Amino acid sequence: MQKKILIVDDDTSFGMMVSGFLKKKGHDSVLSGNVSGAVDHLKKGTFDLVLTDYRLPDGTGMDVLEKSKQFSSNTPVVLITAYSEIRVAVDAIKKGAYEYITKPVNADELLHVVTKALKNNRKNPSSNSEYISGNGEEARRMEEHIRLVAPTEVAVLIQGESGTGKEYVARRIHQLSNHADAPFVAVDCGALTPEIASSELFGHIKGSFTGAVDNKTGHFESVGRGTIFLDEVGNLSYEVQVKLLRAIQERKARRLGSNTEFTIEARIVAATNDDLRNSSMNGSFREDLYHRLNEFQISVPPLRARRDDLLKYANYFREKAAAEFGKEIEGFSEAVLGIFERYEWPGNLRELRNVVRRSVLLTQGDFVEKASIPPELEIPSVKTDQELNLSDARNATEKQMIEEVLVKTRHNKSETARLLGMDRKTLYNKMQKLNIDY
Ligand SMILES: Nc1ncnc2c1ncn2[C@@H]1O[C@H](COP(=O)(O)OP(=O)(O)OP(=O)(O)O)[C@@H](O)[C@H]1O
Repeated sequence: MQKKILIVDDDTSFGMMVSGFLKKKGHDSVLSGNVSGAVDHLKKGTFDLVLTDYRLPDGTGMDVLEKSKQFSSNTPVVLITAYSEIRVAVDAIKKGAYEYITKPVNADELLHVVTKALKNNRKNPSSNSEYISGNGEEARRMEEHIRLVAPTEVAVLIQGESGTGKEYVARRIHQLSNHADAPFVAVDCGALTPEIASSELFGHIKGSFTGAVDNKTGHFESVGRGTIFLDEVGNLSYEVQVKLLRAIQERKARRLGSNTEFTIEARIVAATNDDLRNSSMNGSFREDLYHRLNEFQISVPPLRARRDDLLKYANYFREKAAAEFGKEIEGFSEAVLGIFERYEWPGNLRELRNVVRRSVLLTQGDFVEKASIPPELEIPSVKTDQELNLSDARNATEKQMIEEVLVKTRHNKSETARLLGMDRKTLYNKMQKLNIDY
């Protein structure tokens, strides 16, 4: 079936090229060169996919993501960024983007991501995706916890940075539980606007609010006695938190506008990448709900803390990509392995998978060489490279801090300068000196 894709990029020739490429694959696309144009398109009609560049003349791809979620929360959004902005990509995923692609865009990679996004408009791993467990001590402990808690009815809260594999852990718990013969439903709470969250979770009946043109079954009802995975649960609005708490306590809920209750039989697994305990203490997340969801906590370690597992995952992703693209690649060169080991991997397993997949696409010989991986991975890491002298170390730390704050403030320089306790001019000078390209 022909799909409708919105491409947002101020580089018209690139936009036209992508659009032509998608047309050949039978898809129809609309082009916009800026955020406001994209918003006009999003208001007018629903798209099956939004593909947006990060830097746009009147804003960023994050603005496009936010607007797209507002108008049609199910439409997958793919962000195109430079590798130097990988933290932005990680942030975008947290905010509900489907996937990111790094520049220079590779046609095969683009097609792969587009096809996948159009097939399932959530970042759901397909049910046959293999779960790989790590060998390191931390990974083993986590595995043991999963095995212990899976067959019980205890509510599990999975905590970990974006891309560490929280959804994979949730699926694993489901597969090892007494609910395994029923469905696993993942709900990305981060992508739900407060208006629709309640009806997505609990359903509604026709006419219960403007726009409720049909009856809708919510996830809690449709999942039956399966597992419901509430990803980014910290993002639910206060009102929905109240409903969720009641649903968990009473094991009953109602569709919006209905008088009849249905029973909740599902196993509930939730995940968060913020410190939900903190949010519950400062009042942004209900403490009672936090305790209900957190009967048992599983922490998924970031990739930089599981160096023992890195090679195993890198090889797994390499073999998978090679099979997918019909290539035979024996391994990684020593230089590449060294770079992988020193790099911080802010995007965790998702970033490793994407880097490896692209490198496999680009590799001509038997081994993945340095030329096929993004040069940005080579930035010496402050923590691991002891040969750095003091001034380099200071610069690197300063650079990292400025970049982190820039991402937080969405590149608002005045706000960044304020947060860092310096004036705008000093910030600009530092950015220039440290080669921060925003
Ligand atoms: N145990 C695993 N085995 C194989 N691949 C994995 C595993 N864990 C994670 N991955 C890979 O990493 C990607 C990201 O994992 P996942 O979506 O579970 O992360 P997440 O922590 O839920 O991320 P987010 O917080 O951004 O939603 C997966 O799509 C998969 O490719």
